[in-house]
Amino acid sequence: MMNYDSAPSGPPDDPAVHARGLTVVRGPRTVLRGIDFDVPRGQITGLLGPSGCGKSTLMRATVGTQAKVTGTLQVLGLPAGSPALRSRIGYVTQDPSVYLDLTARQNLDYFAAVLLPHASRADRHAQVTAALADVDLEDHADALAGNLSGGQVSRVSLAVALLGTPDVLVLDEPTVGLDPVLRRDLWDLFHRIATERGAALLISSHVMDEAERCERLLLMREGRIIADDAPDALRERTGTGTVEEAFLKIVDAEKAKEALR
Ligand SMILES: Nc1ncnc2c1ncn2[C@@H]1O[C@H](COP(=O)(O)OP(=O)(O)OP(=O)(O)O)[C@@H](O)[C@H]1O
Repeated sequence: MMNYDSAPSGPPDDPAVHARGLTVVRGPRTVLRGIDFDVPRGQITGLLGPSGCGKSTLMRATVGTQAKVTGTLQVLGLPAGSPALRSRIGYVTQDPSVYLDLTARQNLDYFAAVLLPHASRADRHAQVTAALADVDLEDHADALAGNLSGGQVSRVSLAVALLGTPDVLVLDEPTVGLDPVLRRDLWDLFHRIATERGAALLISSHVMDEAERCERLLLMREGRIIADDAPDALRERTGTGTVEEAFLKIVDAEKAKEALR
């Protein structure tokens, strides 16, 4: 997990993430194949696509934890992985990184001390309390993480990423295993973070109804971006009623094109 401090980088109108010709090789496979995309500030960009298409790899490259990355990849005006970005990005992986032998609050206290070393004790305490409230975990703040449910542990991990108000939040399937009410509340939180704090959110999901909640969607297939548009525009230009139908139609069109080659 990585978090924020202060001081914006790059002109405010520039996208938070800017990729051109982004290519990633993992083992013997070229997992991302020269892709172009931008992630605007103040919006939620959804990253959708079948299992294994490269969503997590794209996210890892964005936060600077992926090897063998070529092409252009800038985050807040700096090359991805720059040390100056570590404190500006909140990243939640699919495997929650929390200490199971600490309580939820102790986990947050620990990460606040590591991530916000210059904040006062009172400020860190306030940030921890706010992050616990953001993810609706106040009632479980003093429970050992090892005794929490899977969804609750995921929320501790998300709360860590929220400490300090990051400029860029990269969330890899943050709502897996959560009930519909919690999912709705978290999406409301994501929208508040985007609109009130001006942060850029890049969120991957398998759940197509969540795609409707994003301002923009990147649809991926086999290491390529096959569509980059707003949900309305996607539905309109494919003549479909849902993003899921639009996605399937675009995939079928891609397959038909491949068959002709
Ligand atoms: N360490 C690795 N070595 C070689 N190939 C890998 C490695 N990790 C992942 N891959 C391959 O890279 C491709 C993309 O994986 P990635 O995890 O980015 O997909 P994903 O879209 O996030 O999938 P999911 O939705 O299932 O999480 C997959 O084909 C996967 O098998």
